[in-house]
Order: sequence, then C-alpha cells, then structure tokens
Amino acid sequence: MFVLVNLKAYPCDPIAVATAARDVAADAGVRIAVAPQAADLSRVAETGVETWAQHVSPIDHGSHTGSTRAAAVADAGAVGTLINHSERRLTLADIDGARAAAADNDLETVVCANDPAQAGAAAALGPDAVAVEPPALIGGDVSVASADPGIVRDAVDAVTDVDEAVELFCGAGVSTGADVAAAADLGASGVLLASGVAKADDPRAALEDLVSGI
Ligand SMILES: O=C[C@H](O)COP(=O)(O)O
Repeated sequence: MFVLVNLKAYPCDPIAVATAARDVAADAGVRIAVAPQAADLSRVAETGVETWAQHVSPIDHGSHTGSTRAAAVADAGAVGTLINHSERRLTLADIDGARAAAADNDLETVVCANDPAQAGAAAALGPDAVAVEPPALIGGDVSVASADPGIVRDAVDAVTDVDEAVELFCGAGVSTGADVAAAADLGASGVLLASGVAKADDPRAALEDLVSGI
C-alpha cells in the first residue's frame, strides 16, 4: 500500500511531517509520500522523503500567472503530483493537459475523482492511479472504507474495466491502520489522506499507526 499524505494548506510544520514520514517509511518498509504546498517542495524534498506536488497546471512557459509548471515542481524535487483534487478541480481538458505535462517531466500522476463513474473516466486519460474520494467524507472522522465501502469496490472495478494498468487509491477520513487495512481489503493499492496526519498532535505517531495495518 502506498500512503500519500497531502498537507493541503494546513498549519502544520511540513519539515517535521516530512522527516517523520521519511523515518516511518524506512522503519516500516512502506512507501509514504508527502505533498506539501508548492512553496515548500524543495525544503521537503531535501529531507529525503518521497515528495509530491498537490497540483500542476496544463501549461508550459508563457503568460500563465499563478500557474504551477510540472517542470518546476520536478526541478524542486517532486516525483509525482495530484491532479484534479476535490479542492482543486479542473476541466476534463485541463486534467488531460496536466497529466501530459506531468508525464513529460517524469512525474507520477494520481487523478482524483468523486465517484466510480468519474474514476473510470479519469482512468481513460492514462494516469498512473486514480484516487476516489467522496467529497462529503473529506476531512471527517469516518473513513471512506467504513462509510461507503461500495464506492471503493465499484471504483476498483470501473478503473480496471478501462485500464488494468491504472491503480486505484481511496481517500477521505483515512486516519488509522485499520482504515488502511480496510482500504486494502476493498482492492485499493494506496490511500490519499490529509487531516489524520497534518492535523495530528503527533504526526509521527499518526503515521506509525497508519502503517501498522499494512
Ligand atoms: O487529499 C486528501 C484527501 O482530500 C483526504 O483528506 P482527509 O484525509 O482530511 O479526509
């Protein structure tokens, strides 16, 4: 299982979380990545943790104020990127453009989707993985795997029907080792989470608990 921790714009210390994630990943032998704010990418990557961007724009050099170039996040040390997060939605054309820009810069891609239908559509664009996240459960205390296991199972089927090479992750409310184990039992090969670590009093302990079920 891949554990992808999105720090969103939460008021946590990205270096402290990154260092903890690096150490827990090494100790447990589990793949853990951290996606900080774009401005923190270099500092986070310097810790040695696997570093991801939260977003890339479907553009290259040019008159694109406020954009985030895939090449720039790769230069900053990112090895992957989220695309179309529930809090950073894109048009279909822009999802495809962002995925292509990321792939051109050797970034791994996870396209987010609300439900199984969107997950299947996202898989058709050829990302490395699709993350299904019901918006209503994001930031809550109940894991998607407990609150709505059918959405995870159906998303696995929807993605596999389109392209067996695309992995399916799930997210929303994932915060414990039991949540990660339940996601794996439903067929997910990764989890996308945020508040369970970024808002934890002790992010290292939260990460240790998360990987305990793997
Ligand atoms: O990117 C992470 C997801 O939106 C899940 O967030 P959450 O773990 O706070 O529910």
